[in-house]
Amino acid sequence: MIIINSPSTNAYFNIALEEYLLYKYPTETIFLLYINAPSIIVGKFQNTLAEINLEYVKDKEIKVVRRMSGGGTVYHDLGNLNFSFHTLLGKHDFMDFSTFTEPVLNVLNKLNIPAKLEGRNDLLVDCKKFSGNAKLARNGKMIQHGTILFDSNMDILSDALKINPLKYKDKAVKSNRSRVINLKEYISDNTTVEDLKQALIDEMISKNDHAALYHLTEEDFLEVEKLVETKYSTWDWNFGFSPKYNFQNAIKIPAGFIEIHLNVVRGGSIEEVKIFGDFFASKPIEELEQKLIGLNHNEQEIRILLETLDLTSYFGKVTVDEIIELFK
Ligand SMILES: Nc1ncnc2c1ncn2[C@@H]1O[C@H](COP(=O)(O)OC(=O)CCCC[C@@H]2CCSS2)[C@@H](O)[C@H]1O
Repeated sequence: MIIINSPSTNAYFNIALEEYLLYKYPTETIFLLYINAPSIIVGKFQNTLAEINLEYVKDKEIKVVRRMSGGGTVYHDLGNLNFSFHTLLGKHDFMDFSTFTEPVLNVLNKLNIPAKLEGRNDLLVDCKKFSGNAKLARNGKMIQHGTILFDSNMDILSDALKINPLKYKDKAVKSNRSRVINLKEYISDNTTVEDLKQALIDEMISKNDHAALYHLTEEDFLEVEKLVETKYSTWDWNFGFSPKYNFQNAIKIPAGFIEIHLNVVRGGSIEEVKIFGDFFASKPIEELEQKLIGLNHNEQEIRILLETLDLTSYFGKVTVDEIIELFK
C-alpha cells in the first residue's frame, strides 16, 4: 500500500491528483490524504449552478471543482480532511462503503468519538453528519473517498451551499442536504486536523504490512498540473459539463419587470431563450433572444455581448449590471 499525504491545499490540484494516480498506478492500493483551501466539490453528474451560491462563492474566492465520483456537493476548507482509497476494481463490493470507512471509524472511536456509518455513505456522530463519501470506477480501479469535518467554518459551508430551488429545473443528481457537525466539538484537548491526519496514517501503517509513504516527484507535479490546466480548472468541466437544464429568473427594473427562460444544453451553451415583461421597447426582443443563442450561460460571456448592445432600445432605461442579474 502506498500512502500519499498531499503537500498541496489547492483543490484543483488534489482533485486532479486523484485522476492522475489512477493512471500512474493502475494496480497498486493507495491511501491518499489531502486538505483543500476553501472550495466546493461538486459531484460528476450534478448541475453546478443549481448547487452553489455563485455570487457568494465568487466573492469569497472559493474554488468550484467537479470531481470524478458521483453524489452531492460538499464544502472543503483547511479544517476538513479528505481521505481516499484506491484499489483494484472487483476486489470489493462496489455498493458497500463500510470497508473503507472502517479505518476512519477505528481512529475516531479510539479518540472516544461515537462515530458511525449511517445510511449508505454518511458518517455521523449524534445524528449529525461529519463525513460524506462517494465512489467511482475507472481504468480497472475504484476510488472511495470521503470528507471529515474537523474544524471547518460552518457559516461559510452553509452560505456557500445556499440555493434558490426555483431557478433551475433539470434531471441532474441533487445533493442530500444534512445537519453537519465538526468533530472538534467532541475533543477536549488541542488536537488539530493535522494530528488527525497523522493518526490515520499511523493506523494504516500499523494495519498494513507493506504500507509506505510516497512523496510526489517533480514529474508527478508537472503531470498533475497539466490535468489542472486542461480539465480541473476549466469552466467547461466545472460548470459546462452539467446536464442540460432549464433556468428561469425575473428582475425588477425602473420600468417594471423582466422575466427570462433559458434552455441550456450539456456543454453549457444557451439553446433557447424567451424574454418577456412589461417594458416598452423600440426594438423587438426576439432580436436580443437570437443574439444570446449559442453563448455559454456564463456571466463573462453574456456581459461581453451586452456591452456591445444598446439595451435601452430593448428594455427602456436599464444598465448592463441590471440585465446581468437576470442571468444569475
Ligand atoms: N465537508 C463536508 N463533509 C460532510 N458533509 C458535508 C460537507 N460539506 C457539506 N456537507 C453536507 O453534505 C451535504 C451533501 O451530501 P451528499 O450526500 O449529497 O453528498 C456527499 O456527501 C458527497 C461526498 C463527496 C466526498 C468527496 C471526498 C473527497 S472530494 S468530495 C451538503 O448539502 C451538506 O449538508
